[in-house]
Amino acid sequence: MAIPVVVVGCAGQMGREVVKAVHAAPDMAVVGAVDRSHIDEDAGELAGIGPIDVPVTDNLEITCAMVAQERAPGVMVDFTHPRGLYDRVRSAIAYGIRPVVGTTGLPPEQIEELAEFADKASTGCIVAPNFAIGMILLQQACLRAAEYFDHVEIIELHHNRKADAPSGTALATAQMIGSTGKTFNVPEVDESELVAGARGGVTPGDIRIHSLRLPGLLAHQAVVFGGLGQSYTLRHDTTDRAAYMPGVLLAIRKVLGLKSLVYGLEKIL
Ligand SMILES: NC(=O)C1=CN([C@@H]2O[C@H](COP(=O)(O)OP(=O)(O)OC[C@H]3O[C@@H](n4cnc5c(N)ncnc54)[C@H](OP(=O)(O)O)[C@@H]3O)[C@@H](O)[C@H]2O)C=CC1
Ligand SMILES: O=C(O)C1=N[C@H](C(=O)O)C[C@H](O)C1
Repeated sequence: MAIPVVVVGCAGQMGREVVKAVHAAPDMAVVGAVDRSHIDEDAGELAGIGPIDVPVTDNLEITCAMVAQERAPGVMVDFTHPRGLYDRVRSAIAYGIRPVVGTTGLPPEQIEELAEFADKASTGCIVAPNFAIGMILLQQACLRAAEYFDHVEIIELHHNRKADAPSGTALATAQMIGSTGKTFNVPEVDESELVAGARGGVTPGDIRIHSLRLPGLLAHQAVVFGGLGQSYTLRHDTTDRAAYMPGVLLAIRKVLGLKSLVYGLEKIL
C-alpha cells in the first residue's frame, strides 16, 4: 500500500520538488497539497509533471482529517516558513500523521517541546535542517578536523529569497562542532568592528557564521578551519534542489518506523 503523503508548501521551490519526487516514488502517493496561494490548482501541474488530481488547499486541518481516514499511516512533509510550523507539526501528530520537517528557523526550545509531544504520542517525527547527503558528509568531516584545529568559522551562501539567517544548516554545523566540548576561536587581539556585523554572528559555542544572500546562488556552505601555517576548507554546493530528494524520500520511509522525534538526517542514514 502506498504511503499517503501531504506536502505543505507545495507551491514553493522545495514543495514542488517534493511533489515531483513523491509522485515518482513507487511506494508513495501525494494525497494532499497545502499552501497559502494557488488554491484549487492541481499540485502536479504546479510541479510541472502534469495533473495528479490533487488540488491545492489552504486547510491543513481538513487535509489531516482526510488523511487520517486512509488505511495506511500518513506523512506530512513541510517546507514552508517557521511561522506557524510548531502548530502544524502538533496538529499532524494529533491526527496520527508523521511529520517530516525541512523548514528551518524553528527555535530549539520549540523543537524540544515538539519532541516531548511526539514522545507522548509515540509518533515518529523527523526534523532535518539539510537533506543533502553531501552536507552530512561535510559535517562529519568537520568533527574530524575539529580534533586538530582550534579555530573555525562558517560561511553560508544562499539565494536572496531565503527568509532566515543564518541557515539552519550553518547553525547545526556550529552546534555539532561545539558539541565536541573544545573551546574554539580564543581571540589573540582586541578586535573592533568598524562596520557592525563585519565579523559575522557568534553562536553559543563562539563559532562565527557569515551569511551571504545573492541572486544566482542556491545553497552553499564553507567551513574554514585555521591553524599554524595552514587553513583547511570544507565546502558543499547545492546546484539543484533535486539534491535533497533522496534524503526526503528516505525520511518519509523511516519516519513510519519511529516513535519519537529525530533531529538530523545523519540519525537515519
Ligand atoms: N532541510 C532542507 O534540506 C532544506 C530546507 N529548506 C527550507 O525549506 C523552507 C522552504 O524553502 P523554499 O521552498 O525555498 O521556500 P519558498 O518560499 O519557495 O516556499 C515556501 C512555500 O510555503 C508557503 N507557506 C508559507 N507559510 C505557509 C503556511 N503557513 N502554510 C502553508 N504554506 C505556507 C509559501 O507561501 P508564500 O509564498 O505565500 O509565503 C511558499 O509557497 C525554508 O525554511 C528553507 O530554509 C530549503 C531547502 C532544503
Ligand atoms: O533556504 C534554503 O534554500 C535552504 N535552507 C536550509 C537551511 O537553512 O539550512 C537548507 C539548505 O541550506 C537550503
